[in-house]
This record gives sequence, structure tokens and C-alpha cells, in this order.
Amino acid sequence: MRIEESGLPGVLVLTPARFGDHRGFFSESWNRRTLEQAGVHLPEFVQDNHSLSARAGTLRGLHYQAPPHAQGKLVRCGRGRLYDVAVDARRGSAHYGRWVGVELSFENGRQLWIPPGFLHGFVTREDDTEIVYKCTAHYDAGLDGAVRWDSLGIDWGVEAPVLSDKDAAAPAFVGWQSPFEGTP
Ligand SMILES: Cc1cn([C@H]2C[C@H](O)[C@@H](COP(=O)(O)OP(=O)(O)O[C@H]3O[C@@H](C)C(=O)[C@@H](O)[C@H]3O)O2)c(=O)[nH]c1=O
Repeated sequence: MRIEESGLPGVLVLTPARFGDHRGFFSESWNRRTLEQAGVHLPEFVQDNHSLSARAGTLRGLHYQAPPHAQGKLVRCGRGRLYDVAVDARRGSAHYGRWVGVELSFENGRQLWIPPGFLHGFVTREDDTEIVYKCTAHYDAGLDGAVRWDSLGIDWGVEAPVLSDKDAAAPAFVGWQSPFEGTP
């Protein structure tokens, strides 16, 4: 397991070992004990999500779930290639409004840990890209929210992404009232 800083405090890049042989590879995609032995203590996960985006250039985000059911997410790519982005949205954080982006692919096996209090979004870089992620809180439709994808100066690498109606109508980051309190 390789553990790297992402450039944005709190957000980590984890790369589990892969054991390759003539059949392909084997990998422990999640192992709490391995991470804890390396000094990384993540909250309990209660829900796993999986989505498929049919077209390259599909953008989902920037999403959050408000307290008291804010979600931390451990994200990986099951098939294809995507650019995954986390934004620090904790009011009072020294890094409020700062973002980091990491390419996650089936090929590189990287995972991104995004703590509660961050916005999350991604754009797919290949057709038929699948994302798989573990969440630290159950989905609550009443606490679900979005911030406009193009309001933070993020270089997504696409000009006119495929968006949901909800994401196309999301408010801009400036003027948006973050529901997240300061740095834990
Ligand atoms: C997120 C979610 C959605 N749904 C339902 C609601 C809706 O009918 C349908 C599609 O939901 P959405 O359009 O919100 O799906 P999507 O745009 O893929 O939303 C996801 O985007 C990424 C970036 C995240 O970080 C996730 O937390 C989540 O917000 O699935 C659930 O039943 N459970 C869930 O946990």
C-alpha cells in the first residue's frame, strides 16, 4: 500500500499493492488493518456506491451531503479513467476553497480519500468509465447538495461536459453558504 499526500491537507492518495500473475492481478482494494498499521485511521464506512458514465466528458459534481450526515468518501475507478476532484469546503479552514485533482484509472489503481467537509466531483476521460466509492454516512436526499462545477477555476479538461439537470443548475461557490464548520 502506497500512501501519499495529495497537496491538499486531509486528502490522501492510496495505492494498494497488486499481485500480478499469468491470470491478471489480485489486490486488496480495502483493508482497515493495513491502513492503520501505516498510521492512517479512517472513519467507519456504511455504504458503497457504484456508477457508470457512458460518455467521456461526463462530469458529476461538485457534490456534498450536509451535516449531521456529512460523508467522507474513498474513491476508486473500476473501469476506464477519470479525473477526481476534492474541494475544501470547511468554513474557517486555512484551505477553504482550495481544490486538488488526481487521475484515477483502472490501470493505476489509485484511490482518493476525501474527508467529510469537502466537495467531490469527477469527469470521465474515457467512455464507459465506472467509479466505485465507500461512504462514511448513508445517503440522505434531504441533505444532498451541489456547487457549480465551473465556479472554482478547476481545469477539468472539457468545455461542455455531460451534466445532470441538478448539476447544471447548481449555485456558484462564491455566494454559496457552506454548511460545514471549521477544520476539525
Ligand atoms: C448519491 C445517491 C443517489 N441516489 C439516487 C438519487 C437519484 O435518483 C439517483 C442519481 O443520483 P445523483 O444524480 O445524485 O447521482 P450522482 O450525480 O452520481 O451523485 C454522486 O456524485 C458523486 C460526485 C458523489 O460524490 C456522490 O456522493 C453523489 O453525489 O440515485 C441514491 O439512491 N443513493 C445515493 O447515495
